[in-house]
Amino acid sequence: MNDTFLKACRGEKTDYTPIWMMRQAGRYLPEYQKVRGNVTFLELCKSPELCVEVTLQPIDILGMDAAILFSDILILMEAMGAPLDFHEGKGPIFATTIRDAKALDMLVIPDPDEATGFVMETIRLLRKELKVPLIGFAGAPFTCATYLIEGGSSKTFWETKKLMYTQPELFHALMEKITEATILYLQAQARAGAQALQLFDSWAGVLAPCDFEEFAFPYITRILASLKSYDIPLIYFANNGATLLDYSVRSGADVIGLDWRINIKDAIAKVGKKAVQGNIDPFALLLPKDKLKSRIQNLLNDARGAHGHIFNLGHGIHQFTPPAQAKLAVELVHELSAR
Ligand SMILES: Cc1c2[nH]c(c1CCC(=O)O)Cc1[nH]c(c(CCC(=O)O)c1C)Cc1[nH]c(c(CCC(=O)O)c1C)Cc1[nH]c(c(C)c1CCC(=O)O)C2
Repeated sequence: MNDTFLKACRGEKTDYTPIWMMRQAGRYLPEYQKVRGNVTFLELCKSPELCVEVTLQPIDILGMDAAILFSDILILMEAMGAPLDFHEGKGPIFATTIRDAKALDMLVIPDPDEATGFVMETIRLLRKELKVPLIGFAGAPFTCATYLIEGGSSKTFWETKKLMYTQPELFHALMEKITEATILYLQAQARAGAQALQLFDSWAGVLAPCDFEEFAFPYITRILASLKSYDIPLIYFANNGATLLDYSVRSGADVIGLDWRINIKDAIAKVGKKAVQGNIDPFALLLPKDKLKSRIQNLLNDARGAHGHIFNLGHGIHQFTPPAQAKLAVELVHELSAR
């Protein structure tokens, strides 16, 4: 059992710096494409055997030190009653949007073992196979809310901010509901065997700090507090979150995920006795070998003072990344950080 990742999360000494990559199971791998060629994305998410297969791919092929459950943050939104579809090239689409009290009333707080039993089954199956720790996850409430309110991805978040500013009670009521569902969902993942849990807040960075504090932060702290008793590392990743770092530190997370826009040394100076995860620009995987090597070396040097460092990208791996480059990065991190 390779528990380097868990040790780093706890700030313990490790033989080398562990690495995994956000969105490490996915379209950049031909092996994933092959599985995905026979099923839709949602069918894949709901088939535990196939989820196990694609979760294992980046471990077996690239040598990652942690596995992340193959699923999607929007699976829980669908289980709450929001009809979800994924369109090729367009990303997620919700047929109905949540912008008024009537739509909000239609959302339910599902029993995670019933409504998302396939996720829990995937976790149980993976734990029998894996020789590295398994990370479970959910979307942070604000990020999930943007998809429900906009009906999909957005560039401006016009509808989200309109609801937030003009109907704050309704916005908070939606956040409450997502938060309750997320707590039950992540607790079920921990019971099923997840050995760490990550909250993905992909869109936190579009909020002013004062709005983040009022509309997003209280829900994150509530979720993380509800998971403390499971005694597994909790990771909070706010994408584009350099301006929100103080909140991440106070969120209750054990590990602070960092995107690439902040120098990891500056972040470490602020997080105190917490581990950090990150934070190379995902596109830096395109660098030629010598440049990638010095880039990784510099990051490892900058992270030397960390109370635990898990090497990762600053956001998800891009779908056109050559797998050989991802593999090279894994090898370089292992080689250059060996103690
Ligand atoms: C915002 C968000 C989503 N999903 C997720 C986030 C947060 C992380 C981030 O910011 O990237 C999280 C996610 N999505 C997926 C995982 C699997 C585990 C992993 O390997 O990290 C995880 C952890 C699989 C996926 N989720 C999706 C795919 C591609 C689907 C396909 O095979 O066609 C995968 C492998 C689809 C997805 N899912 C989502 C979008 C916007 C899209 C379309 C854009 C895209 O395709 O990248 C919502």
